[in-house]
Amino acid sequence: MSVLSLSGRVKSFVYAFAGIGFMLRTQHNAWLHAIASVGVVGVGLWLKVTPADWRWLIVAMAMVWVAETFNTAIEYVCDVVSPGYSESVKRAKDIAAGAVLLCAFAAVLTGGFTLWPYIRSIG
Ligand SMILES: Nc1ncnc2c1ncn2[C@@H]1O[C@H](COP(=O)(O)OP(=O)(O)OP(=O)(O)O)[C@@H](O)[C@H]1O
Repeated sequence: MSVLSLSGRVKSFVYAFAGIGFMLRTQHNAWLHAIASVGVVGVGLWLKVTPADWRWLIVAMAMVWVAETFNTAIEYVCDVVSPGYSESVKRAKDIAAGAVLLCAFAAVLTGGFTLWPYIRSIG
């Protein structure tokens, strides 16, 4: 039976941050998400978005990041399972990429509906 240890938990965080760091360094889509996230945070600060509306923006950004993280993990597992061409790997990778796309569409809509009242009040 494993014992809950502080050093074990710290290691888990270190590995998790290493995974995020690796994704940020290697995945071009993650760079796009980073640019979009910085843009949303900048616009949110500029428009003085309320804490209640920040919740929507944070959820919208987080779901894209989470989808991209799982997509990257699935790609790596697929490449080990089947380094050569495989119809199932193609399906798995395409579907995982589709999940990122769905989240990105939903995030654009969520962000748009959240920020639109602020943008309208300027004009
Ligand atoms: N082993 C394979 N067998 C069949 N098709 C594959 C295989 N590897 C990749 N593909 C096809 O190529 C596409 C791109 O796969 P790749 O692993 O290069 O991901 P990527 O370009 O990094 O994707 P993403 O844009 O999601 O980051 C997949 O969506 C799939 O259609």
